[in-house]
Amino acid sequence: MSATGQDTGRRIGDVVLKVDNISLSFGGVRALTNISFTVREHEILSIIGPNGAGKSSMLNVINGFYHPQEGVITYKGQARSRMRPHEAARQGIARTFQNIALFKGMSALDNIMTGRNTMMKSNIFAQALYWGLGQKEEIAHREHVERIIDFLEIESIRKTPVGRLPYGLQKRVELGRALAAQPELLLLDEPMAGMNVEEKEDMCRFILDVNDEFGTTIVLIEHDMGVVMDISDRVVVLDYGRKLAEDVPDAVRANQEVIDAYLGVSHAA
Ligand SMILES: Nc1ncnc2c1ncn2[C@@H]1O[C@H](COP(=O)(O)OP(=O)(O)OP(=O)(O)O)[C@@H](O)[C@H]1O
Repeated sequence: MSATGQDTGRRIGDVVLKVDNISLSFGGVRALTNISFTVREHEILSIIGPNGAGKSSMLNVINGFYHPQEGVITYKGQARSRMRPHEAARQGIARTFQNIALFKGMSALDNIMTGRNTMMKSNIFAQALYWGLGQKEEIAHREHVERIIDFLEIESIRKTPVGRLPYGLQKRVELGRALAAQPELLLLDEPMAGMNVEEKEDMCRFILDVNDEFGTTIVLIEHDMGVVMDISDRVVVLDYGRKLAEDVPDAVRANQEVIDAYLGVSHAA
């Protein structure tokens, strides 16, 4: 059984996220200029581009960390130009970060448990008043977290403080924390950065399994072109805050503008 208790299979569906004419500036720095693209349900879409192209800024706009000066994000039919990260989380959007953002002194299990926070109905006062209710909820959350730990094959390190884990496993725990929120849209910011080949292969497998088994739509930023071309349904290319291309991997690989700006050498062969 999957961590969400269901097996949705892998069918690309309707447009679930529409990025429409987004422009974002920081003072005089234009991070994004008129960016538009769509993401379909169950799709794996990669955002690539040189350093400073605007990739992380794009994820931060999607999940409400940054508020663009122009443009609209439409998620599951709801249009918005401003949304706070906790609202995005409640709507089913979760993300991981370029630099691991875990509580280093806490165990892997407790870190993953923090991913359930937005789903906890009873607050601390309700828990004090209705002890039984809070306890029941806590048990259900723990069961879910245990299923994620199983799924990510990290049983042996569940009690280990995250700061003591090797980098690749910390990244896996961070994925676990994002999955704990049962996201429908998962944003991954360089999930394989700094990993060795074996760790990358493991992470690729987990990303594909999450997408396949839970039907989670995934938008990821990645610099490893082998990985991007292998696992993506489509690729968006950014350069200096502008969109250069949005296409299937083979077409992106053969796109001369993309080759000139980013890939450097043709991967079309
Ligand atoms: N909070 C911020 N304040 C000021 N400028 C910012 C901020 N965040 C991003 N920028 C600027 O916006 C531009 C795009 O940055 P962004 O981090 O989105 O690029 P990126 O493609 O993710 O780069 P990298 O691959 O190096 O992570 C850069 O010029 C960056 O310096």
